[in-house]
Amino acid sequence: MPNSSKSYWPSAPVANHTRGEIPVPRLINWLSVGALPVLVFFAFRAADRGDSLVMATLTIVGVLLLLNGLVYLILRQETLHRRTFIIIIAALFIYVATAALEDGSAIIWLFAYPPIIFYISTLRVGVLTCAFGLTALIGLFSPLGDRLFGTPYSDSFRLMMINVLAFEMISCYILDLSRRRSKASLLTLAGEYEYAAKHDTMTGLTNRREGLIRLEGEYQRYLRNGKPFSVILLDIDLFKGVNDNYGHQTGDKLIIKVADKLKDGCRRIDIVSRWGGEEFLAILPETGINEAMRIAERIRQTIAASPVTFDGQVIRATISAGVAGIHGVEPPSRLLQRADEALYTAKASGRNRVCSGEIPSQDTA
Ligand SMILES: Nc1nc2c(ncn2[C@@H]2O[C@H](COP(=O)(O)OP(=O)(O)OP(=O)(O)O)[C@@H](O)[C@H]2O)c(=O)[nH]1
Repeated sequence: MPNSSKSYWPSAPVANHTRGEIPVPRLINWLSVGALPVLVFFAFRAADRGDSLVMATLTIVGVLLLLNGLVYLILRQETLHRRTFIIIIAALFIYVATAALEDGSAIIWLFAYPPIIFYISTLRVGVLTCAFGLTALIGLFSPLGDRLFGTPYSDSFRLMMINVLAFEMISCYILDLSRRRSKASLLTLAGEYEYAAKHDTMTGLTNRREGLIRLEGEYQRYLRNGKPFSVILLDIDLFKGVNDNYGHQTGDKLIIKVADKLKDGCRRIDIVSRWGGEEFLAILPETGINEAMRIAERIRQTIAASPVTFDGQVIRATISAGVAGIHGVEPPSRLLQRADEALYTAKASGRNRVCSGEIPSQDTA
């Protein structure tokens, strides 16, 4: 099946995190473990005062945080882990504020919420939950809140709390936005460098280095699953003449055209690399020699049958190809050598032809 995609410059792959960044699940677990002694301490104090409701609530929160961490360690469900943590701490903070724990002083723990939520969640969730939290706090400090919860907060404390918390939320938002943007540009840059290191700038095909790595990968897969693969080594005929007669730029354009046709003639799973100047290597996974010969012949015919026109000059390019299929435990270098010998035979016997580096009856595909 020919590859329908014409663009060989896909956007660079982007990873999810940068090195050194604390992964969210780990941070959640650290925070949970860190919260445990605090919860235990205040639960003991509540028990001392004979406040069994506060003691029980703080104990339950501690147990839930512990369970959430354990469930994550077993299931590895990051979203569940994160959402459950957010729900637990949101519920805890609501309780701390409305029950006015520790004579109301425990409400300052609310300042821990914005940096945590912005780090472990998306920016949107951070903004929404902070906006909701601030609104809820204003509601708690309103006359209606007073009637419902009867908290002991003084007016000046309420004013200070709302202003400072809003200031902290906005600061966290700005800092997190900046962190996310610089992280995104770093990841994009890293992706672009990675892409450039693996691809040929002119044709967009994988370069020789990456082709060799992919060949080794295919070889390892073959050793595991026993499904043979083949390679086609392909070279534009008399290319020096194109450079000499039409100029280097036209030669470059011809290389790009041939690369396009080669890519189009291969399947999506095939790996097509620019092997050298006007030489290409196609790795055909799960393909025996006979099928590889058919593919190479089809590509040869397509290129021979479609002359290319550059600046009004018609160039009839042809290619020669050597094909080889993997055998036994021979190393990939030997496979390449056989394909190279077959290419040499194709050149020596007149060019514009495909030669096999082995006996067609050995096809196993
Ligand atoms: N335009 C252009 N030419 C290149 C590039 N890389 C290599 N070449 C030229 O490609 C030519 C290859 O010529 P040869 O190896 O002699 O082979 P050929 O003329 O194709 O002859 P056969 O392979 O025997 O059919 C050389 O003149 C190189 O300078 C490139 O990226 N662009």
